[in-house]
Amino acid sequence: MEIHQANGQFAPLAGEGRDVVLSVRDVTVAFGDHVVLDKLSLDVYRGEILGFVGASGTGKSVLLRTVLGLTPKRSGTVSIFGVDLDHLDDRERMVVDMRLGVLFQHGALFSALTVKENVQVPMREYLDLPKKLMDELAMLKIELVGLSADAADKFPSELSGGMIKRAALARALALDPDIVFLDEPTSGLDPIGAADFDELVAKLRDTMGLTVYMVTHDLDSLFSVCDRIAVLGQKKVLVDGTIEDMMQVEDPWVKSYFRGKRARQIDLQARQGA
Ligand SMILES: Nc1ncnc2c1ncn2[C@@H]1O[C@H](COP(=O)(O)OP(=O)(O)OP(=O)(O)O)[C@@H](O)[C@H]1O
Repeated sequence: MEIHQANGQFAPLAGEGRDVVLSVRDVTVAFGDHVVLDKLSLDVYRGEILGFVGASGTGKSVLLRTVLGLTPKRSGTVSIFGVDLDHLDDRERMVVDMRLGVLFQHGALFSALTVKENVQVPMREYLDLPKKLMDELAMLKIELVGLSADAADKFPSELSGGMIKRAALARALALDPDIVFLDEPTSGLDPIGAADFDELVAKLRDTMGLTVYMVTHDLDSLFSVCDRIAVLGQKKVLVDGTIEDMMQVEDPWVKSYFRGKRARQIDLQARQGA
């Protein structure tokens, strides 16, 4: 696979000839007569961090849920690792699901379970492993996301917001997925916590070759770790490309988002830091 240097780290090139891990083709999703996505298409490439943005209520969560098979589509196809998800039986679907990790918007840890037990939920669901091995694997994931070993026996109510996000990420990584879906992972974190989380995501991509699909409103994340950005608008992917590409787009929402005052400040900081 070809690689180039992005954000000071090695990342695969976006574009033609790359390995597509997720392919959405002409997907339409509607609730009654409210069409949310209309013949939307999108490719996600192996090893990239894709930032998925769009105004509130445009359907980012609906698309994520559709890709995961949680919301039904009216038409179109969703293929993961080249396999059309509509053509899988339950066992085949389970094999695909095991290769996907998901961090939902509000962390969604089970409050009655400790961090370690939360991380073990997917292991219990999909694997049949002895307790000792599950404990060892959970501790590895907890360490991987930068939590200390003593966080393992804490309950979610005893954790800070940043620790909850990390614990939820550890759970998303429990089965060593190829692709992780992160729904607004830095929302609710202070800027330093958010930057640390972004750094962690980039590190995991670099060390594990993870593909990351990140729904986000966080301009810092888009500027600092995303290799490519896709913008949802008018019920489709309006535009996709690098952050530099986004700066050239004349669509009013894209323009105000990527060339507004806040974006200009972040861009300036990024250039000064480069
Ligand atoms: N189960 C549902 N039944 C009916 N309408 C729904 C359902 N789920 C989502 N919608 C509608 O679909 C549209 C898109 O919602 P969605 O949550 O995907 O937006 P979003 O882009 O993720 O927004 P935000 O950035 O605010 O999280 C909204 O109009 C929402 O009301």
